[in-house]
Amino acid sequence: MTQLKSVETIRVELEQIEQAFRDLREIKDLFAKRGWFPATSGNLSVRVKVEEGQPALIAVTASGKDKSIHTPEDFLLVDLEGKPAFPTRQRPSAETLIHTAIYQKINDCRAIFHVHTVANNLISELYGDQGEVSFTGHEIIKALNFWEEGAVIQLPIVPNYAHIPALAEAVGEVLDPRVPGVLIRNHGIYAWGDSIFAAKRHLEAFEFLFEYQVKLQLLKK
Ligand SMILES: CSC[C@@H](O)[C@@H](O)C(=O)COP(=O)(O)O
Ligand SMILES: [Zn+2]
Repeated sequence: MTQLKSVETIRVELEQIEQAFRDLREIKDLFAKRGWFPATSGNLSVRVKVEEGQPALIAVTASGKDKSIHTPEDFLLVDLEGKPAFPTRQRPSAETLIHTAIYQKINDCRAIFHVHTVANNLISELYGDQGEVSFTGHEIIKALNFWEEGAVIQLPIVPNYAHIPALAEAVGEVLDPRVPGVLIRNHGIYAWGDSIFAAKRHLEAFEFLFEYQVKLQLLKK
């Protein structure tokens, strides 16, 4: 028999959902101002805090929206399978399955951010045949939790399969719990963390490394 939720449980859940939507809105605004959502690209998600024993809830951006403007229908809730958690006419991001693949495999994942930038696309193309790109000798890799002298971070790159379930599976297969990101070739990056703060820091560190690497290669020519 379905257990009815108490009014208090529902009130707490609603507060957490509102918080997740506020957090997403703030990040969306910030990244949009940086030009990180060109042509409606990109998507964001946050795992809503729910009471123990309650089903997982993911707050995710709606599909196909101009992420530089705000509307009352920018975010919705999905379950861990990527299906809307409540009846709605909103459509979750077309790439929701990539988010849920990451939440399912990375236990403490709390937020996932996906952006298309020229730098991340160039790096994914330059190193795509190798299936990964490595960075070492950069102070900023500490922001990715690599602290040891001479540490090397290897960021996986997967082909940009048009079939999203296949793409989500490919992303799921290369996930490394120590590396909070995956590049999709000529598409963009998914970066995540165990908090919104960490996911943002990771994404910014990756984008810094991509820009550095692209510019270095140009300067060497
Ligand atoms: C408009 S190009 C980008 C899309 O194809 C997709 O890759 C993307 O990042 C945004 O899709 P969305 O469904 O809005 O989340
Ligand atoms: Zn995309």
